[in-house]
Amino acid sequence: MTTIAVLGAGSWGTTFAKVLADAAVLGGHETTVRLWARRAEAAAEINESHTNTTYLGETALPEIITATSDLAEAVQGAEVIVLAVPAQSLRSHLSVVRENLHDSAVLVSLIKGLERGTDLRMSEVIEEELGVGPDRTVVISGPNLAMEIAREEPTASVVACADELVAEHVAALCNNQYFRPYTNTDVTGVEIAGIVKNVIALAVGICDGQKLGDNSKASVITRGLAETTRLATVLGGQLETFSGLAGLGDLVATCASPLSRNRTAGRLLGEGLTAEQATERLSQTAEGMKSGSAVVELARQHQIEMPICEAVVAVLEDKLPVDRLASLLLARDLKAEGK
Ligand SMILES: NC(=O)C1=CN([C@@H]2O[C@H](COP(=O)(O)OP(=O)(O)OC[C@H]3O[C@@H](n4cnc5c(N)ncnc54)[C@H](O)[C@@H]3O)[C@@H](O)[C@H]2O)C=CC1
Ligand SMILES: O=C(CO)COP(=O)(O)O
Repeated sequence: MTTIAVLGAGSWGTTFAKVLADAAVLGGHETTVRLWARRAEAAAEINESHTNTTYLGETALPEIITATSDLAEAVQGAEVIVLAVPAQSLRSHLSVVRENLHDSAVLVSLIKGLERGTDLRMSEVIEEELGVGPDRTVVISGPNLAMEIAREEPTASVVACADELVAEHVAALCNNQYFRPYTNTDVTGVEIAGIVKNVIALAVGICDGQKLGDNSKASVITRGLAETTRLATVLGGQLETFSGLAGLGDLVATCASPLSRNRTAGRLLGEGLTAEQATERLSQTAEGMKSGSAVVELARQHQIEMPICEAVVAVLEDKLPVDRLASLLLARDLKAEGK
């Protein structure tokens, strides 16, 4: 019997709990999936009606998912702990996890954000707070819009861990008829890809809000991938990761989809809303809005040029009028494409 705890019953946490439960049924594994919801009413709805209507409408959740609003209870005895809370709140949740952590538990981050103040990736926050090694820290990232996966539309993803056997174990736990995981050992590259694509999706959304067309958006996506790759490789990430599912795959899905909260937030900014107004309008997590400034700070520390991310952050901080973003990017000095 494997006990898996999923912390965060928002759109991705709930959907991923369903992915795990469906994988258990398909694979004939004896698995318990516990889902931690911040609100007691959400936990009650999941237990009684097997739905989480706030995030997933009428999607029917498998009955082997049980929910609780008691974080310590959710974590107790769990061999696998999946983290699906907003990036800026992860550290505060980990103090409760630490007190109830199973000796050999594996920690799996679904989170695509960078911690403000420390500029740490989520795997680094987990290792620092829980004192676990990279062989127990896993990151899952890819073109994974929760709503599509909740409808069981096929997708693929990347399960990354420094220890390939641990990645294979977690991949087996989430492999089902609509979710196909590939393993990877490039945790840094996979994580940076997921973090920065949210900032690039904000830029693409701004193009939408400014009524710019597909050439502009394709240029932002492509140059966005170039700046993401520059940052990741300096931090130790592998180049190949960026032509894979966590790199190009996620960038395309997020930047193309009206389901993306980051792209939607960008569109609202492009239409003239402030960052605060756009966040209020969304009601769900758009990680790029908070992580953007940490990404830019990290890039500066490593002397990496990230002009698109810089411009997005300047808009978020009200330092650049949104209608000047495109002209600012176009006025930069000419350079060779590969540089
Ligand atoms: N929704 C999606 O399609 C995907 C999301 N992700 C990532 O998963 C992570 C979680 O995202 P979602 O589930 O989509 O977010 P969401 O906004 O739908 O849900 C967040 C959940 O965290 C809970 N929470 C706990 N502490 C919180 C706090 N201090 N402030 C706000 N909420 C708090 C909320 O109650 C809620 O249940 C993010 O890092 C996101 O980038 C990754 C892939 C796909
Ligand atoms: O990460 C995602 C898809 O892979 C979800 O993107 P949003 O957070 O912008 O909705």
